Amino acid sequence: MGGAVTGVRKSPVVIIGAGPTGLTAAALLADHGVASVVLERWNDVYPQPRAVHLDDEVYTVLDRLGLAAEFAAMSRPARGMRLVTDSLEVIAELPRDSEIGVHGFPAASMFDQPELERLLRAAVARRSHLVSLRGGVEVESVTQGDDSVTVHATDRDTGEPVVVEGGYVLGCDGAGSRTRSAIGAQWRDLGFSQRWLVIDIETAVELGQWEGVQQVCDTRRAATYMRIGDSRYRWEFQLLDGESASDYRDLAALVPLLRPWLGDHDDSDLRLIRCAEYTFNARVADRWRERRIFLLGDAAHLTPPFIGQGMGAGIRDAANLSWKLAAVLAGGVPPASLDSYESERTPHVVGLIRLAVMIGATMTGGGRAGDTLRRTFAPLLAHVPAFVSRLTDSATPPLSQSYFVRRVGVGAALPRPLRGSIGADGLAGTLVPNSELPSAGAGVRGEPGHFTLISLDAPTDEQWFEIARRGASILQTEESSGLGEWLLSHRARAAVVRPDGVVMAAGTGVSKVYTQVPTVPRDPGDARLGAGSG
Ligand SMILES: O=C(O)CCc1cccc(O)c1
Repeated sequence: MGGAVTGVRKSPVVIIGAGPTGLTAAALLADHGVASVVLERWNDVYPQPRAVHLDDEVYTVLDRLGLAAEFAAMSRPARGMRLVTDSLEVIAELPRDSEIGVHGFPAASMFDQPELERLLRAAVARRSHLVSLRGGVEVESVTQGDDSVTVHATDRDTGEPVVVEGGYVLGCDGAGSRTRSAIGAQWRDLGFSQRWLVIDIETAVELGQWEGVQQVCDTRRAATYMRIGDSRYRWEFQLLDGESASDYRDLAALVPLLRPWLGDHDDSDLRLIRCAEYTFNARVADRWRERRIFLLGDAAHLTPPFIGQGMGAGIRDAANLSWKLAAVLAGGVPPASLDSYESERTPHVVGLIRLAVMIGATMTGGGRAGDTLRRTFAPLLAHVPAFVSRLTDSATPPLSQSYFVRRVGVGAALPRPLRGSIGADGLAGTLVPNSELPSAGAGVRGEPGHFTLISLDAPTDEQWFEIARRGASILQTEESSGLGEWLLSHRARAAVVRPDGVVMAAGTGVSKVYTQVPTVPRDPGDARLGAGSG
């Protein structure tokens, strides 16, 4: 550690980690008028590719940040997932129905993580009046007082101490999170740990493979193949006992593994971008919050990558928490409402991790007998609707009753409804489709970014005044619009939609739901350090 502390910087929110989760949180908070300081170990975007996939729900978050067009230009829609044999014969196919889903974007998109991070950094830079990104600092400790949290860090070049005091701290600092240690959270193991080799390759060669993810089910060595971009490919191979990445230092050593996809091409057509060993784990932190400190992304959960939902989970965390934090800082809702972050996000994250573990077990489990069983039973999986919809529709499941999900007209203890079931009330906790709004102009979509009352009927003057007083918008739409049809198909005529697109309450008319809109000033303006009590 270097010299004396020269000054303590203060900020309503301190974000530790400038990966996709931390950058998204910073940009979304800024859009709610909340300033943050982001502390990051590296000066620039971490150059190695890691995540490669996101779904249409996560895409809508990028859209809300104004990044949809740029992301479209750097990504590649994928056609779904196939379970295949070691000779790439198809055992089962889980297709993506069409390129464009209910949220207006491809249901599965492949991309290069450093490119996405550059996009997010640019989005943060456009919000530099509210976000200060400080790279090249190593966080040493995170300590919580009554009204604030102090983060002690060190400048990695000069050794100088860097101290930032925040009203809240978001630990987006990855699997080895110091923030997680600081709040004493422990991992809960969800029963999966395997060593894999992850290989990224650039080549102009057209491999002529199906444009989706291939999961090679082979108990001798399971593998994954996917195309990431025009000239970019990712392979993953299970490592055998006694093997490590050092056995696969160069293309010559890798080509025998890649051979089933390469046909006659040799390694002179390929450029190895990286080859690294990863241990794929399935874990969730036993708590995600300690008063003013929150865990997001890999700091809170780890998944094997077999359904491509790791990075998206962190972006979903940021989307869930950022507007709630802004609302608390603005004094609109009590700090206790922030408990809904963990209670809403945990079931979704755990559900997706379990699904990834199941795919991993399908690829690797059962020994040689497993290979035979798989050939027999895996094709049937593609005909089990619950399995297919769970996998091809990694959608946020209906969130159960919480501070920000209210089932009106029924008792508070309603059991979790089946998706899309039982009329208006079944909408609460689901995501609003990100439909185009013809009346608002081409390309304008329903995802609001702030509380919105969507209605088929005009509110009365009194209702209109009250909704506006509470800081929400009103969106009146026609029965024939996408949103109109969505409401009517659930026997609803009005819904209160949260800033993250989740339906807070729905009912047969404005009068049934408008009082559920919380009072959240649109622009917290002077959201002060430590507003609200922990
Ligand atoms: O959901 C899809 O269609 C793709 C799933 C996927 C994405 C990335 C890696 C992976 O192993 C599966």
